[in-house]
Amino acid sequence: MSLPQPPARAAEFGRDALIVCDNLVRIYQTGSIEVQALQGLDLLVNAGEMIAVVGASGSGKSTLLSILAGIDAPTAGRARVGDADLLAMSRSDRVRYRRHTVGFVRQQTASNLIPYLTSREVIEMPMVAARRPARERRARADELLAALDVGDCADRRPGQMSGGQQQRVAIAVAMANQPRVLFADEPTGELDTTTSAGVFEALRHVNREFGVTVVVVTHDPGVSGQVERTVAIRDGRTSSEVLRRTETSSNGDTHVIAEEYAVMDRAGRVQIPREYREALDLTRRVRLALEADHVTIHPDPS
Ligand SMILES: Nc1ncnc2c1ncn2[C@@H]1O[C@H](COP(=O)(O)OP(=O)(O)OP(=O)(O)O)[C@@H](O)[C@H]1O
Repeated sequence: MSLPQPPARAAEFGRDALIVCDNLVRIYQTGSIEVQALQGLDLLVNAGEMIAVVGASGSGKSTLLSILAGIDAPTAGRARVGDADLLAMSRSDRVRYRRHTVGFVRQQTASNLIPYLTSREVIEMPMVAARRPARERRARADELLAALDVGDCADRRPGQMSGGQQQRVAIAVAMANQPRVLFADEPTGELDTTTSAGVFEALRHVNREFGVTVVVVTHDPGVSGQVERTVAIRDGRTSSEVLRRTETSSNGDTHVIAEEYAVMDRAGRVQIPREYREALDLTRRVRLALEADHVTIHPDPS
């Protein structure tokens, strides 16, 4: 059998992606204890995508988001968002990046807003920092309040709004300076199911309406099940991805098809799920065979 020929020179990893994490490492040092929160994580996100990031507690989700949002700095590897190289940014580049390129929504509704400012005032704040003229600030705040369905909250302070309304205003604040990417870390974590669905719909709306790329960390399977791509992180690495697409059958019914993929790192390593390993008693040594369009893995007969 003749094998397909590899391309003459491999293109740069993620050349066309908006977000690129290549072998990303983040080590926290507390006294003599070292924690490897990210252990060589690879991730690509295209412009305009909306993805969910899931994983057990401590798997590295918040660390990843903090790095991509320019809040934390990686220890090694490569992280790029648009033209911004997150390992090589100066302090002033970082301020500009956080002000213009990305927006961030946190889990705690209270920490996204300021108790003594009205929604309109807090949405205008990032635009004041970016020195936008008053008329433009007002028009953008009105546009966002309407798009997020909180027009009636323009003159209210956080204490006068529900949790769901506060998170919608928080999304408006994050969108104020027209960022390319919106990061949300468990944005529905403090909300009940119905309110969560509304906030998640608001994220989908800004993704569609304003074309902003959205990366949302969530524990909620109801939330992760509604995006086209869910990336799972395990032990500081991307372990699997679920891709979803909608198909219409001949009688006009639509249904969502979800397919799970294992993620292969750049050295070619793939993690085989435990249930597969146990089902076929795959242990230390397996036999690989290259077929015309796939690879098979067999248990070691000996
Ligand atoms: N500032 C820090 N100093 C020391 N260790 C940290 C720090 N931040 C995170 N860690 C550790 O890094 C690992 C990854 O943490 P991270 O918060 O990214 O996980 P997570 O997946 O977001 O968890 P959760 O779902 O519980 O929020 C954990 O072992 C955590 O204890």
